[in-house]
Formats: sequence, C-alpha cells, structure tokens
Amino acid sequence: MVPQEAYRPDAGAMTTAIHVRGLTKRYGDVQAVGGLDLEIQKGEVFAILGPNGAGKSTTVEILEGYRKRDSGEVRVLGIDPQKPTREWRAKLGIVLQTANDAAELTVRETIRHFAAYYPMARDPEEVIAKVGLTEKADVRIRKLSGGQRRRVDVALGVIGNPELLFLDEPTTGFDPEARRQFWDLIKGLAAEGTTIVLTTHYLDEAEALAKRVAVIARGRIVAAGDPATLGGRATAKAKVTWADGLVETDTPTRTVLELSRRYDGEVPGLAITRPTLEDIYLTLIEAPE
Ligand SMILES: Nc1ncnc2c1ncn2[C@@H]1O[C@H](COP(=O)(O)OP(=O)(O)OP(=O)(O)O)[C@@H](O)[C@H]1O
Repeated sequence: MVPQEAYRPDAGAMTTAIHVRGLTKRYGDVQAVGGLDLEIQKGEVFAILGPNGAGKSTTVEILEGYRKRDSGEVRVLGIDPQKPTREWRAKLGIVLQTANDAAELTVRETIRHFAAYYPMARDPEEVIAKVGLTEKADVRIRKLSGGQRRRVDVALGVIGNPELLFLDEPTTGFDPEARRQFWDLIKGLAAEGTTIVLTTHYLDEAEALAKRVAVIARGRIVAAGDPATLGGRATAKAKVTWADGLVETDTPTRTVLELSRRYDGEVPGLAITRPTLEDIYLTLIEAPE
C-alpha cells in the first residue's frame, strides 16, 4: 500500500500563497535584496515594513513578475513569476505606487473598461461603492484629488476579483477618514478569503490589518511575526510613569499597588506603557548587522 502522505505531496503548496528562499537582487553596486526568505499562507493579510531603500518594492516586483531575480527560489500561487501564465496573471491584483494615467475617462468608464479584461471580474458598481467613489463615478479622473485617484487605483487592483492582492503603499495621500474606509475595504476582502500583501510606512495600518508583518532592512528580513509580539514586544518591560517618577518593570501591577499605598490612594499622572510597534520597528531597523 502507498503511504498516506504519498497522496498529498502538494499539501503545503495548496495552503502556501508565496514561498521565497534565498532571494537576491543586485543593481550594479547596490545589493537591493540579499538572501530573503518569506512564507505567506493563503488567506493571510501580510504587511511588509521597512525604511526607504530597504528592498521592499524590489521584492514585491519580483513576486509580481515585473522584475527578474538574480538567484533564489520563488513561487507565487504555485508558479515561478518569471514564467507567468495568463491564468496566473488573472489571479493577481496589483496596486502600484504610481497612479494610473487614463485621466480623460470617468471613474465608471475606467473601472468598466478594466473589468472587461478579467474572466471573474467583480461588478464595477459594487467596486466603485466599496472604494467610496459612488458620488464621483461620472467625474473624469483628472478632476479627482490625489486621495480619490488612489482609490481608483485600489478599485482597479480588486476589479478582477484577485486571489492574491498586492498593495504598495496604498493609503499614501489619504485623509484619516478615507484611510479608515480603506481599512474596512481590506478587512472585507480578507474576510472573503483574498490573500493580501501590503507594503506600508504606516505602522498603525500594519497593526490594524495584518496578522503577520515582516520588517525588511538592508535587503533582508530582520524580524517577522504577529505585530502584537514582534521583537519581544509583548514581553518587554512596562514603563510606569507618574508625576514624580518613572520605573521600568516586569511587574507593573505591583509597582502601581506600592505607589497607591505611598500616595494613599490616587497616584498623580499615572500611566503604564509598553513599547509600541513603532518603538520595536525603530530598534529593529537601527540594529547593527
Ligand atoms: N531600477 C533600479 N536601478 C538601480 N537601483 C535601484 C533600482 N530600483 C531600486 N534600486 C535601489 O535598490 C535599493 C532598494 O530599493 P527598493 O525600491 O526595493 O526599496 P524600498 O524598500 O521599496 O524603498 P521605498 O520605501 O523608498 O519605496 C535602493 O538602494 C534603491 O536605490
């Protein structure tokens, strides 16, 4: 009898959306990506963080099939992006950093036009509503604000009903309300099972959306995991501050009880804080190699 496992040789591949081992890419003297490993599961929202020039866009463009790697193993939905098929392309949704240029068409015309390219396209009206552009549907794109244009980009990224959506700094230029609406849109897509890979400079965005984040610095991943626990965040010492002092401690509750006794009740200006994702991020990207 054939062992049970022999029937499921691709079980891993069925749940893995992105598999990267030892990825490298050099531009002349610049080692943009220097041996990067990444594993993203289907249905995950995964955020890639890192300072300017860290190698995020290069990595993502290699995953999207827009750039050739120098070496390493890459599979995206089971396919090597350097050997793309038409079916594979139709499963991807891509929102690049640069805005679209079909400026003379209206929002509705543009979105309908692109919907026609995809075999499983979403309803254009539903997508226009989801990105909050219903009121602007008949306005020419050149007359939209920067943030509204960005919403058109996002609409074009999701119109093909992608299995895997890449978002490169999607909310740059959004006002706070538009960012919240965008987050709801992404959460909705994630709830429907779309795998989402997001690069962002907004740590609150990564924390709000992603189950896992990776921090890239100097072309390598320096930390990856749940944003709540990244870099020992959850177990880091708490900082207890009050009007006359500051203590870093593993037992903040005990400190507060002692302070409460000392002040005979209410402690003036009391606050307990743990490192934010931003604190951890800054430590990670500044750490020496
Ligand atoms: N086409 C190119 N030719 C030469 N060098 C490049 C090219 N594209 C990127 N680089 C260099 O490769 C490094 C990584 O760039 P990349 O765009 O991947 O970084 P990034 O993390 O996406 O940055 P940002 O946050 O600014 O978008 C940088 O040093 C950049 O100057």
